[in-house]
Amino acid sequence: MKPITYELMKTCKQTGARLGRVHTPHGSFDTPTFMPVGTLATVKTMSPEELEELNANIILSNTYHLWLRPGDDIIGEAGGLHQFMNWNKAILTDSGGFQVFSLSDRREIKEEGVHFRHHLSGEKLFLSPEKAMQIQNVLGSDIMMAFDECPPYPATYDYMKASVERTSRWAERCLEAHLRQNDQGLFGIIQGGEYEDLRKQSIEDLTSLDFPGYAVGGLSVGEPKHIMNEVLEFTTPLMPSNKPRYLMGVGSPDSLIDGAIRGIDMFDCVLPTRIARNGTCMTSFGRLVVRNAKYARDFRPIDEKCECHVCKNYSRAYIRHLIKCNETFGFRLTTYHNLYFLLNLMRKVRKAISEDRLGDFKKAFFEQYGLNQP
Ligand SMILES: CNc1nc2c(CC[C@H]3O[C@@H](OC)[C@H](O)[C@@H]3OC)c3nc(N)[nH]c(=O)c3cc2[nH]1
Ligand SMILES: [Zn+2]
Repeated sequence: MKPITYELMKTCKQTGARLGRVHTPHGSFDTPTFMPVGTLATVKTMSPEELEELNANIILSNTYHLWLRPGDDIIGEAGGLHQFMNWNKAILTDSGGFQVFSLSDRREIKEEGVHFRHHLSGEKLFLSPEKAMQIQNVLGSDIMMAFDECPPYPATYDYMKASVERTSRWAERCLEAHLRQNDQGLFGIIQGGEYEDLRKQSIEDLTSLDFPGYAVGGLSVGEPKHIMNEVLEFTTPLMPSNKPRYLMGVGSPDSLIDGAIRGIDMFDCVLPTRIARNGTCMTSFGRLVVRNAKYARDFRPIDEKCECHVCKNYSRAYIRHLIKCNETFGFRLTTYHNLYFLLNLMRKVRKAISEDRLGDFKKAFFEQYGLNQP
């Protein structure tokens, strides 16, 4: 099966952004791109057909969650994750490194891996680089993530140094385990927090292993946005320019634009689908909490500048009514619109890069969205 390759098409003359294309065994996608998150083998409330309609070309799922429920063995018997969830385009799976540190408590990090308790049943579990690769291999995702530690924010320099060195040793074990199983794309995850020398060390360790792509990990973990931008400022230029760069867990419209400007190609975040389920929508003019009483008789679309199916056919008053009555269709409408909004934003970002005007696009978008110009 052909591995992951990256085509760098163009670099924006106004910023550090780049236009590219990633090729996977389940199709290609243009970058910069936003990847909808389908942690439990579904992008919540969306069907694969609707995701196709939205032009999503790659979605995410999660090793930790699928290993626990329904079990990678069941997905394996189904013929893998593409078959199981009836999605025939690209799938990226995270390794579980983040979930072990964010969901479970009473965890113990050892050189061989992490001992922890199931976040629901309390059952004692163990995840290691080899186990994370074995699960992802059974899932059959097109892009797999190395098993890493995503350290908490903030973390001391000494803690971060030891963590980066262990994550680098784990990455090597992932690669060895991976190469024994198949030739799918395995991305290394760069750690190091806000320490420039540790980010550099992580990049050197991981690029020496020659992964087909690299993620910037350890961000969007509670640090102020200016810290994330400063870290990207000195990290992305040190990353290979001929490989995809994936910023994990990001994010909001402004963070996507700021990340693209700093040379990031791939983004994922549960934000659009998560806030949709409590009735909050992203619009060209900022966030709109459609469940608010002031929309009870507002028959305009969520976003009058949006071309999506929801904004062409349904009003704020109707969607507010459904959300207030906890009607599933209401969550489907807000989710569909929010995913369209972010996927369409990345289309506009790619067009701005092709016309060397991403800096101007950012200025206009931030003003209209109501963001102060940093
Ligand atoms: C939200 N901020 C954030 N998420 C992060 C994730 C999880 C994304 C994964 O977790 C689920 O979303 C919470 C999704 O499943 C997603 O990908 C599949 C990370 N994963 C790893 N392995 N290493 C990191 O350094 C890391 C940093 C993050 N920062
Ligand atoms: Zn819309």
